[in-house]
Amino acid sequence: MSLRITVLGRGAWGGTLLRLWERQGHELRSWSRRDGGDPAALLQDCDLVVVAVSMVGVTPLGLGLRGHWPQGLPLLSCSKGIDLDSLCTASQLWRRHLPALPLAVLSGPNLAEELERGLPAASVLSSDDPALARRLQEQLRTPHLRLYTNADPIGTEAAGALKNVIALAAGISDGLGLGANAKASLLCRGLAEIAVVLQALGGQPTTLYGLAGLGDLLATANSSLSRNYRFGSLLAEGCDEATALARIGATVEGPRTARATLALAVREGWQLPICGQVVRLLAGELEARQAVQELMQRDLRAEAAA
Ligand SMILES: NC(=O)C1=CN([C@@H]2O[C@H](COP(=O)(O)OP(=O)(O)OC[C@H]3O[C@@H](n4cnc5c(N)ncnc54)[C@H](O)[C@@H]3O)[C@@H](O)[C@H]2O)C=CC1
Ligand SMILES: O=C(CO)COP(=O)(O)O
Repeated sequence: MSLRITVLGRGAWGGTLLRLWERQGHELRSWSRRDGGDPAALLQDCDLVVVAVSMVGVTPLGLGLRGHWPQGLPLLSCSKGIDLDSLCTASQLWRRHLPALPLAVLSGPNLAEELERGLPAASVLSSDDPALARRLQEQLRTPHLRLYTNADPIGTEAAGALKNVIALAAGISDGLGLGANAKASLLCRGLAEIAVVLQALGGQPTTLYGLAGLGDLLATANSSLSRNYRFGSLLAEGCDEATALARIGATVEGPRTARATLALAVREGWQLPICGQVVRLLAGELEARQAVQELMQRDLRAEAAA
């Protein structure tokens, strides 16, 4: 069945999804901040709204759409990160602005450029409403994008947000030439930090090892197509945050998510050593090699602890 889909945010990811679904015969409309105009005008006569703005865009968009949302219209959130002002995930922000919204999340190892080239990928559609997740799974799958479902949106978002911080650290590790042992150790210990956040926010352990968790971590931490990974390599070369962001020239969610996660960790008493060192490095408090050295010299502990 052909859907009338409105995509809000036509950057790399929104643009790729738009073209994928247009090729499937769906009817697409889109809005981007650059266009100006009122996104609320695109909510009428449509079956689904897909939001693919960066995390900083979620609150302004939510404020603009409040009061205009047609009852029962579902929203599919594709933004990955933790908002630095509110310390919320995208779906938590959407719930604040539009409490009765039928809501789902799309997350997984989905480097836009690979999908754009027609390469195969899988992703997870997550919603508290299993019927909505199953319906969107059926309607939005394409020959190149295989969709799974889960009922753990907060765990799915926590995993999708935190993998960017660990991918950034992986870019640093590779940029410093630390080798395969260091990279594998970093990814395992990074996964343990993702687990701390995911479980504390109420996510399910199985999500950690699914597409949005381990799956996206492997894709993002091993590909120079990832902006977060490239950003980490630039830090390893000695660039400061502003220079590295300017060189990439697109959304890099890791730095703000690292700061937001650390703020949550301080408030809640979580141990997140890798995330903590990423934030100190971003603040210019230490150099990349020193950050690694300090991680290596932490007090010894059991593997099950973060
Ligand atoms: N590029 C990729 O491979 C993937 C990206 N994502 C996620 O999708 C989100 C968007 O990423 P990209 O499209 O890659 O970034 P991008 O840099 O290509 O585009 C960002 C989009 O957000 C919009 N935006 C930024 N600030 C805004 C504001 N204040 N108000 C309204 N709109 C605003 C921009 O206008 C643009 O449409 C991010 O959260 C990213 O983590 C998720 C899966 C894959
Ligand atoms: O989330 C992504 C792939 O799944 C995109 O990663 P980057 O934002 O690091 O490019």
